[in-house]
Parts: sequence; structure tokens; C-alpha cells
Amino acid sequence: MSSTASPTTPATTTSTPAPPSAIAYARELRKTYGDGDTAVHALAGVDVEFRRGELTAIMGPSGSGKSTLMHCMAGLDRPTSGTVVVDGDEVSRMNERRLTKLRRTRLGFVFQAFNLVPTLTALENITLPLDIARRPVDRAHLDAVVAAVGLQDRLHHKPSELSGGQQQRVACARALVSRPAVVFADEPTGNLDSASSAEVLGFLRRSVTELGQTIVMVTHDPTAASYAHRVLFLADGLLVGELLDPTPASVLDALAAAAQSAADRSAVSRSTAAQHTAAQHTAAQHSAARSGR
Ligand SMILES: Nc1ncnc2c1ncn2[C@@H]1O[C@H](COP(=O)(O)OP(=O)(O)OP(=O)(O)O)[C@@H](O)[C@H]1O
Repeated sequence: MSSTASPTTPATTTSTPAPPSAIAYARELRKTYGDGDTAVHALAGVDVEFRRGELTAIMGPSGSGKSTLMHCMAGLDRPTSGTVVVDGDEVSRMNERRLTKLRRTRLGFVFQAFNLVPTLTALENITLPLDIARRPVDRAHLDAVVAAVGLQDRLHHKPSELSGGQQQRVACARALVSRPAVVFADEPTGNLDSASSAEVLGFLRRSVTELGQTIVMVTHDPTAASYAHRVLFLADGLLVGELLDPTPASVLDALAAAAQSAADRSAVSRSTAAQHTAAQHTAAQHSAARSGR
């Protein structure tokens, strides 16, 4: 695989319509926690598209807004302003009841903690979302998902009888069994050793290429990101770069470029603030001199 895009490809502008290949997108997305001097701009105006049938990774330094972006896209958190559209519906305008329905019927989730029900078997955990939504199990799709995760001979085991990697594969199968429009995975390999991570990531990639799934994955790990079709880089709540067909080495290079771009922006804003303070100081001196006259 080779890098085909600059790590600093600019984000699309607000006026850009979403291409038909986008299953989910956000426009001018902002999320501010707190207010006044203590306000944190977790998302500072993000325009982003997630393409149908692709595995997209989101990377960036700690605190850059990755989880906030994923949570706003998935209706787990409400943006302060801006638009989020998933599978043709405007998530940012939905009430709680519609958000719950969206999450239950059209989205899948995989978290760092596997979140399996300990008293249920692997198979019962996998079909749980369908059982809760009182939807029938599509046997052929279930078989395809189970085969893809390679858990055929573990289906009747409880989570405590499975390895961490096997438990996360159950969680992935559970996210995929209802054929969601998008699966959101937040650090899915954060609790796994490298061999188990490779199994889970291999499965996530195959579920995209073989089952046509769309996956958005937040990760800190360049190797995990190299399983994606595309990597997006966030810094200070802004989208600062994009990489296609990543490799671990090209991801590391792009991360360094993103960190440098964030440092440059921060230096510019410090310098602007210093100029502003100096101008205020000069104006105050002039004013004092005038009133002393
Ligand atoms: N509920 C909250 N209240 C106040 N500030 C918050 C809240 N959630 C997130 N933040 C702040 O928003 C910013 C972005 O947080 P976010 O968790 O999205 O970053 P991240 O890139 O996912 O970080 P990490 O890689 O460490 O998980 C951070 O400065 C964080 O402290």
C-alpha cells in the first residue's frame, strides 16, 4: 500500500455538498464545553465526509476532539452548532426518541471495553440488538458474520470462557449483525495484545471489503490505522489532514505533520494575542498621557 494524498489535504468547505458516496457527513460542526474563559472548543468547525463501504480511521493527539467527533456523528452527544447527517437523516435535529431508534436500528458500536453481557453466550450476545429491537435474525447474514469473525466453534461459550480478542470479535459481530448503515468503533484494539488486535482489525477490514460495511474507527495506533482505506487527522478540534491507503510509516509521518501544523497555528495565535495585548497597552498609555495633559 502506498500513500496517495498529502497529509495536509485541506478539509472541504461548508458550501461543498456531500458526494453521493458519503453515508455520513458533518458541516461546520462545533462542540463547546463550558463557557467564558473556561470554554473548551472540542470541535471548532469540522467539515467531514465518511464514504460508504470504506473503513475510515480518525487520529490525532489526546484532546484533539476524536471522541467528540465520533459521539456527535453517532448521536451520542449533541453538537453546539452545525449539521450531522447519517444515512440521509439529520442527526443533529433529532429528539431523544429518534436518536435512540437511530442508534438501535441503523448504527453499530464497538468500544474499547467489550461490553458483553456476561451471563449470555457469544451467540446470544451477537443477536442481542436484534432481540431488543424485536427484529428477526437473518440467518444467512448471521452465518456470514460468524464465519468472518471465525467464532463458529465458540458460539456457545460465555464471555469469561473467551480470550480478549475473541470477546472483541463477538462485540464486532454484534455491531454488524443488524446490517447497520455505519459502525462506530472507539479504540477497538485499545485493550488487546498485538496478535488479537491483528485478528480484530483484519475482521473489521474484511467486513468492509467482503460484507460492504462502512466503519469509522478512532485509534491512537498507526498500525491499526493502516488497516483503514483512509485516515483523517484532527488537531485542536479541526480536521488538519487526510491520508489514503495508509501504511504504519506514512501514518507516523502524517501524524508528525499534523502535530507541526497544530504547533504552527498555536504559535500564530500566541503571536496575534501578544500583538493584541501590546496594542491594548499602547492605547492605554496614549489614553493615560492624554488625560494627564
Ligand atoms: N464532558 C466534557 N466536559 C468538558 N470538556 C470535555 C468533555 N468531553 C471532552 N472534553 C474536552 O474536549 C476536548 C476534546 O476531547 P475528546 O475526548 O474528544 O478528545 P480525544 O481526541 O478523543 O482525546 P483522547 O485521545 O485523549 O481520548 C478535550 O480538551 C477534553 O478535555
